[in-house]
Parts: sequence; C-alpha cells; structure tokens
Amino acid sequence: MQPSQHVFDPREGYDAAGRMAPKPYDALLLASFGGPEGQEDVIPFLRNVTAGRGIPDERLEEVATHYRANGGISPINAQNRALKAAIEAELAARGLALPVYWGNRNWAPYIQPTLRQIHADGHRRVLMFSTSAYSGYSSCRQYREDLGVGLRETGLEGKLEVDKVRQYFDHPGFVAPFAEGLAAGLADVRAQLAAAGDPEGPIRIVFTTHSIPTSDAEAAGPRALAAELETDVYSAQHLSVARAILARVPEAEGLEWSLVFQSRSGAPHVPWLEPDINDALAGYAEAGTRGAVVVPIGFVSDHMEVVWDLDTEARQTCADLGLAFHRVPTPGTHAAFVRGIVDMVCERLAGPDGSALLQGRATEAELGPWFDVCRANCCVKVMRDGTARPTIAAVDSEVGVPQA
Ligand SMILES: CC1=C(CCC(=O)O)c2cc3nc(cc4[nH]c(cc5[nH]c(cc1n2)c(C)c5CCC(=O)O)c(CCC(=O)O)c4C)C(CCC(=O)O)=C3C
Ligand SMILES: [Fe+2]
Repeated sequence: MQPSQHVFDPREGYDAAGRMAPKPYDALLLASFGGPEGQEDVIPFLRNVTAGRGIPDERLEEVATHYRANGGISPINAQNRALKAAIEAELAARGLALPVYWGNRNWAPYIQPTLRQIHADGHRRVLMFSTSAYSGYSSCRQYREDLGVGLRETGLEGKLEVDKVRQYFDHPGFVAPFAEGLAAGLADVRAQLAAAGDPEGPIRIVFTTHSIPTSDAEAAGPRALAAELETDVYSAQHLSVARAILARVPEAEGLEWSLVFQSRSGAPHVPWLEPDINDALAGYAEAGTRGAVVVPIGFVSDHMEVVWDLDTEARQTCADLGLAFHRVPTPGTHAAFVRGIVDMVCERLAGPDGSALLQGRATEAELGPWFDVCRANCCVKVMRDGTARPTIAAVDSEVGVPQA
C-alpha cells in the first residue's frame, strides 16, 4: 500500500522510489494560491482563478461577495507573509543561509516575476514548497504546470532548475497541529453541551476538505496505486490523515467521525466529491448528533475557504440545526508545521559531503512518504483546448506532453 512499492523506472536524478538525489539548492520558493488585497482586485483575481474552466458567472458573483464582505481582502496573503517569515526564522535558527522567495499562481506577487528575480539574484537551483498538501490537479499538478509554463514564458527554461518538496499530508508537522486542535475542540464542544444542559450529547468529528470533480479525484496520484485502493487517491490520502490525527487524540476514541467535502463549484451536471459538509451536518443532526468538531484537513491556513465556507456557512448550518460547533485551526504558522517544512527542505538539501542534511523521511500516515517526482500523467487534466502544459518535478517534465 505504500507508494514506494510502485516502482519508478529509474532515470537520472531520482531512484526507483521516486526520491530525488540531494542537491545544493540555493533558494526556496514558497508557492501559493494568492488572493485579492482590495475591492478592485476581486473580479480580476476570480478571472485569473477560473480562466478557461467554465465556472458559472453566478458562482463568481457569489464567491465575490465572500471577499467583498471582508473589504475585498483575502486573508491568504497575510498568512503567506507570516509563513515566509517563520520559515526564514527557522532556517536562520538552524544556520542555513537559504533565501526564501514567494510567488502565487493567481495574484501578485506572481510566480513569473518571482522566477525572474530569483535568477537575477544569481540563484540557479530552486526548491519549491507549495501551500497545498495532497495530490490532485489543483493541489499538485497545477503548481507543477504553472512552474513549467513560468520557466518557459520567462525564457528561464534550462537556466533555472526548479524541483519541489514532496506532498506532505502525511508529515507529522502537518498532522500535529490538527491533533492539538481536535483535542481542544472536543473539550470546547463538550463544555458547550454541558452549558446547554446536555453534557452527554453525542459529538461527531467532521474532517473536511475541498471538493474536486470526481474525474480529478480519479486521476490523482499513480494509477497503479489507485487501482489497489477502495477509493481515489485524493480521498484515501485524506482518510489516512484523519486516522493519523485520531491516533494522536485519546479523547476522540469511540466517537463517530467522517470525511466530508466543501466549497464545490463548477457546473451542476459535473459530479464533484460528496457529501457536502452542510448536507452531512443535517444528516448527523437528524441521527442524534448534538455537536460537531470540524477539522479542516484539506487546508494549510485559515484563508477564505475556511473563514467563509466553514466559520460563516457551516457555523450557521449548525446553529440552524441546534448543533454545538467548533472549527479547529489549520497549521498556519504553528511551530511544529514550520519545523516540519524546514525538515522536508533538509531532506533534499545536500550538505558539504553531498549527502542530505537530514536522513530519513518522517511520515505518520498510510500512503506516506510521497514522491519527490511524479510519474507521467500523474493528476493530469486534459485542457479544453486539448493542449498539454510543461511541468516540473515529474518524469514527463522535459516533454510536457502526456504519455499514454
Ligand atoms: C483542492 C483545492 C484547494 C485546496 C488545496 C490548496 O490550498 O491549493 C483549493 C484551495 C483554494 N481555493 C481558493 C479559491 C478559489 N478556488 C476556486 C475554484 C476551485 N478550487 C478547486 C480546488 C481547490 N482549491 C477547484 C477544483 C476549483 C474549480 C476549478 C478551478 O477554477 O480551478 C475559486 C473560483 C471560484 C469558485 O468556484 O469557488 C476560488 C476563488 C483559495 C484562496 C482562498 C483565499 O482567497 O483565501 C484556496 C487556498
Ligand atoms: Fe479552490
């Protein structure tokens, strides 16, 4: 069941387990989604996000109101500035002189000018860390493609090497903050129920992530692994994280739990992963649940999909259903997460003797540790115009064309 059992055809630069040889990287790129920073940014940002992907106008208008209600500002950029500063501090504390750059897929600072800056500053070997922990088109391949396209469009292809840190859903630095939050959340919901005169009321743990089209879920990860699992790789990774979190929290023992999906968009006739969190909450209430601890395992920071879709909408759903509600924080700049990020950088960074600064690969969920390079067609999505985009960190990096 371990992904490493799905052997890579070894080529130069990586081994049969998909691990890249350590390299003397000279810059770290924090790659993220980006978000608007004022009312006038909202629509241009949404057009960037949805370019060519057929999100209905009504959905864009609806999503715009989430940003409008917050002054047109997404929390995500401030969170990435804070994460960048925290990573810099952790690198400095370990005596590592690795400059950190920040580039987004959908808003300034964009990836392409950041790549130009990295090159102009004299760096040649970049390791990318993205704020997206799982496999899938939106979570992994789209970042790899935006880097592939970015290198091509800036003319830096062949001049700047960009590799990526493995997907890290399974890393203890990602799991630990959720476990801490779940323990606190259970105590809070128990206290809310006690205050309402229902101290023994049943509590459900609701792990939530971003819904994606079922076709994206089915294309996530290596095909050989997908064929062995009872569900798609995207869902299986989330279920493995949920189990790893539960294993850390003794207070959760015996409680009911489930994985649900949120923030669906796209045309109504296209199937996306279900159940939606709000529908699921209604079902739990009907079956006798009195309180919900919502654990947003799909997300790295408390950005708009968390503060709107959970703290506003799901909270209201619970209020309407008479359920006590608690939303667990995302990793954000939790010290364990920041240390984990720098540990994963050190797994890849060659020291003076050529070996990695950190030996071994921490993992505490089934399916981990993930690969440094992806197979051809991993998480692939065929574009509406039939074109393929160049990628980085993959067996098909150089060609950029899906192989059969
Ligand atoms: C898996 C996944 C993650 C989690 C992994 C990760 O974190 O990367 C994620 C994160 C995020 N998604 C975000 C925002 C949006 N996602 C959209 C649309 C979509 N997301 C998708 C998937 C994901 N998205 C998909 C399959 C679509 C539709 C098709 C498309 O267009 O690709 C749209 C368009 C309007 C709408 O349909 O909602 C917006 C505005 C923000 C920024 C929040 C902020 O500003 O604070 C963040 C972090
Ligand atoms: Fe999204």
